[in-house]
Formats: sequence, structure tokens, C-alpha cells
Amino acid sequence: MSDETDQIEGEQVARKTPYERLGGREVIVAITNRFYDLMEADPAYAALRAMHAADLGPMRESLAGFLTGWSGGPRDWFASGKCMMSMHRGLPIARETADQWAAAMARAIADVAPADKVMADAMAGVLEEIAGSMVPVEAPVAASAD
Ligand code: HEM
Repeated sequence: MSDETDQIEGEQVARKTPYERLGGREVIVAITNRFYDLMEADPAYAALRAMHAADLGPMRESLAGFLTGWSGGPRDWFASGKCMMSMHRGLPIARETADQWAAAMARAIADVAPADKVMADAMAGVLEEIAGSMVPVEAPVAASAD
């Protein structure tokens, strides 16, 4: 069996990317829009909303582009030279704010409800991990010499 195929019920089938399994561009855009709608409307995400610019339009475009390439779809966002982790490195992201990001994203994915629930849950889980990894780690306090 090659790396690009799976064995399902004795059949050799082409392995799909997460992007394809989720439903492609349409579903990615729907998840992104739902995510920013929730961020704008629900006070539970107020701290997260406050960190973003007044106009979320450019973010809707950008996050959808990132998630498209990241999940195995067209890589235009990455081809433009952007790096999502470097863009966040300087931000003072508190644990609570990272939790708000992950909660809003999990809710957006659940609301859009991609038919492939295994992949949808995997996406929510991995994005939660990434959001958590953006909380800056406090510099360790140097041990006192005395
Ligand atoms: C951990 C909590 C997070 C916080 C507080 C946060 C905050 C922000 C902020 C403040 C911006 C700039 C917004 C603006 O200029 O209006 C931004 C942009 C962005 N964020 Fe996050 N973010 C978080 C997590 C994530 C995660 C986990 C991802 C993707 C997996 C992500 C993807 C993006 C993208 C693609 C942009 C747009 C970058 C651009 O084109 O300029 N963010 N984020």
C-alpha cells in the first residue's frame, strides 16, 4: 500500500486531505465566519475581541486562507510568505484569552458541523493545542546565588 492510499473494506482508495474530508473551501469559510461572528456577538469572548482591530473583515479572509493551506488545500496564504506563529509571538496572550479562542473555534466547528465528525473533532483538538502554545511562557526566575 502506498503512502497516498488507504485500505477500506478491501478496496484501495485515494487518501483524502483533512481539507477534502472537512468539505473544502466552503466549509472552511463557513467555520471562519462563524468563529468571528461568535467573537463579535458573545461577551464570553470579549477579551479576545478587544485584541483585534475594529474591522474583522481582513481577519476573516486571512484565517480562512490559513486554515485552507494548513489543512491541505490551496496554499496561497503560505505562498504570500506569512507565518502564523511568528505573527502571534509578540502578542501578550493570556491563558484565558487562548481558552476563549479555542472555545469559540470549537463552537464554530460544532455549529457548522462538517459531515466527517472524526476530522472535525480532530481539527478542534489540534487548534486548541496550537492556541494553548501561544501563551507566552514566563521567563524562569534566576536562582539566587545565596
Ligand atoms: C491563542 C489565542 C489567540 C489570540 C489572542 C489571537 C489574536 C490575534 C490578533 C490580535 C490578531 C491580529 C488581529 C488584527 O490585526 O486585528 C490575530 C491574527 C490572526 N490570527 Fe490569531 N490569535 C490567537 C490564536 C490563533 C490561532 C490558534 C490561529 C490559527 C491556528 C490564529 C490565526 C490567526 C491568523 C491567520 C491571523 C491573521 C494574520 C494576518 O493576516 O495578519 N490565531 N490573532
